[in-house]
Amino acid sequence: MTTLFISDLHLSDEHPEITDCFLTFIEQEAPEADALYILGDLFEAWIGDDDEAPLHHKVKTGLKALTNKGIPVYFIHGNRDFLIGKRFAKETGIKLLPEHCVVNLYEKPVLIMHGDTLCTQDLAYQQYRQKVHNSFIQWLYLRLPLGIRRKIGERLRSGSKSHNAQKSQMIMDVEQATVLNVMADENVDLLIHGHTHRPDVHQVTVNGRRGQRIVLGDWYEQGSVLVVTSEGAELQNRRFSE
Ligand SMILES: O=C(CCCCNC(=O)Nc1ccc(S(=O)(=O)N2CCN(c3cc(Cl)cc(C(F)(F)F)c3)CC2)cc1)NO
Ligand SMILES: [Mn+2]
Repeated sequence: MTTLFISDLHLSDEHPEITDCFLTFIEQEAPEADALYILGDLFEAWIGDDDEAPLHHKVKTGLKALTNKGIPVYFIHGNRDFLIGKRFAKETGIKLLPEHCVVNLYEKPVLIMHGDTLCTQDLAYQQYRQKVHNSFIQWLYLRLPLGIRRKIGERLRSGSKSHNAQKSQMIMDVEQATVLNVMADENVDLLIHGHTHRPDVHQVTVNGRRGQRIVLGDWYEQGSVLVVTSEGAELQNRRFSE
């Protein structure tokens, strides 16, 4: 009885070692789980479900094979792959969740999210996020020819540092007050998120009750999986194959 959580793989053609580790994980480990939650930034970039790159085909095939085995796979958008949509969900059998979602994990309510909405001190990012999450802007962008969308994507990505440069110090950490507010609002003792690339289990006190905030790790140097059972949760690493 285990539920698995991953995020921040940032899959791209530049890092086949991460893609290989992920495909091994969904072929060999995830089929034994009760469910798999992917909490955003599965891909380094996503300019629309109609972008049929070989990497996307590989990942979609792997996810479809997993959901075809009856393993539920849930996805919350990250700041990079926020345009993953219904077509991707249909092709893979995954279920798209809203940006903040309370799930029942072994009789315990757990708040899950990508984590970028917790970085409330990063005003520039929050302003950008508001714009690109506007449904009209998304409708307009997705109607552009793929080549134009690709160019805009490349320009935006070169602005927000290269893969390696965007180490954890490049991404602001969460604001504690925001964490406590959102956990109190949702009345949960457990929050699981990614995005900051600072994997850890933090003890927090919410409404006078002891709680935890668990941060998932990125997959830049090794796989990072949170394994949750009815007994508890453990952050584990998965080595890349040589
Ligand atoms: O965490 C932090 C900061 C962390 C870093 C935040 N930066 C970050 O996420 N960058 C980023 C994310 C995705 C991509 S992309 O290539 O996948 N792609 C670009 C074009 N996208 C677009 C969509 C729409 Cl609707 C509308 C437009 C518009 F209007 F510009 F044309 C563009 C779709 C997505 C490129 C860069 N602070 O706390
Ligand atoms: Mn992120």
